[in-house]
Amino acid sequence: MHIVRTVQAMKHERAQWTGSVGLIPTMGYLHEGHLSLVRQARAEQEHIAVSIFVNPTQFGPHEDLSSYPRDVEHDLQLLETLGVDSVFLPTAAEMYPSGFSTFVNPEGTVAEEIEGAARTGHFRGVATIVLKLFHIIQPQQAYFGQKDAQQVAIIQRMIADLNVPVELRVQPTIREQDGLAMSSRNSYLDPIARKQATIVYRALQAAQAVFNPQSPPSAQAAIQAARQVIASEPAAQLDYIEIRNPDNFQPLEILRAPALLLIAVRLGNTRLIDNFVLHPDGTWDSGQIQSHSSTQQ
Ligand SMILES: Nc1ncnc2c1ncn2[C@@H]1O[C@H](COP(=O)(O)OP(=O)(O)OP(=O)(O)O)[C@@H](O)[C@H]1O
Ligand SMILES: CC(C)(CO)[C@@H](O)C(=O)[O-]
Ligand code: BAL
Repeated sequence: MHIVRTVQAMKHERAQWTGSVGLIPTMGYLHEGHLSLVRQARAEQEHIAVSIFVNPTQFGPHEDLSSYPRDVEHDLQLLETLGVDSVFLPTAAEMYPSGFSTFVNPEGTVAEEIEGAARTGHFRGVATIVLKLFHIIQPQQAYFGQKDAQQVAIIQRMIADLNVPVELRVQPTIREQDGLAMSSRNSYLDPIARKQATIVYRALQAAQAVFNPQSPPSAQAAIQAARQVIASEPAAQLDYIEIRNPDNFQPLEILRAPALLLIAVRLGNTRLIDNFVLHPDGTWDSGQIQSHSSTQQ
């Protein structure tokens, strides 16, 4: 496995690859959610690159850029066992050299509402770094997690709008045994908050339980069911619970397919996001409970 730290060296490495190329962009502190993307990519591509870069431009001034968990040595050990060809590990100065001043600025409902409203400028940073990674590594396919559903919609939109020759392979949300979606930020939770965090999954389940394909309920009825669950945990503060069209993020009045149930909850200083998908064929994607022991650090 090659560890590549500069754009020039990564482009050189890429130029040697003649077969299919898959990219898995990450911010490191890897867990089974990330590793599921890597395994899928390994099964599908001749060459795979994982990027590890805590991208400063997607963090707001009062967010957790400086405290974001990092353990590159452990990440590299995990990636080595999965047969990754190259790990791209640039510095911030390498990606944003002096004078950098061009950004991809997603607009409209999908960029400006929900996570976009809660985290001003976040998707501008995400779209910019993802387009840079696509240009440097030139994958045919890139692997993203359903856990960050709005991020997926933003990148799909960017690919279509800017004619980017990359296909997204979106993979299910991997969950701990008790349903909590794996996330690097789960490491912020102390043991008490970690138990309380199951409220997020249980709230989504409560909203899902309201669904009836024969008689689709109002979105408000499902949202109300989720709100009641969140209200039962005094430590949890609901940021939002929303039901949206998965492609354009327009709000839905009726809970009918296709739909996305999106939630964000604060537990102390930790902000957790999660979602369930109701597919056009009426089936739900609520992710996968991790069956073997977690690599969560
Ligand atoms: N539980 C998960 N299941 C599947 N994919 C995931 C999961 N968690 C993260 N991913 C995906 O891994 C990629 C890298 O995400 P990132 O490094 O931000 O991890 P994260 O755990 O989501 O961190 P954060 O704490 O910032 O939410 C993204 O495409 C993200 O959607
Ligand atoms: C896609 C990404 C690696 C861009 O920094 C990040 O937003 C993430 O880890 O989901
Ligand atoms: N997984 C999304 C990256 C972020 O929260 O900044």
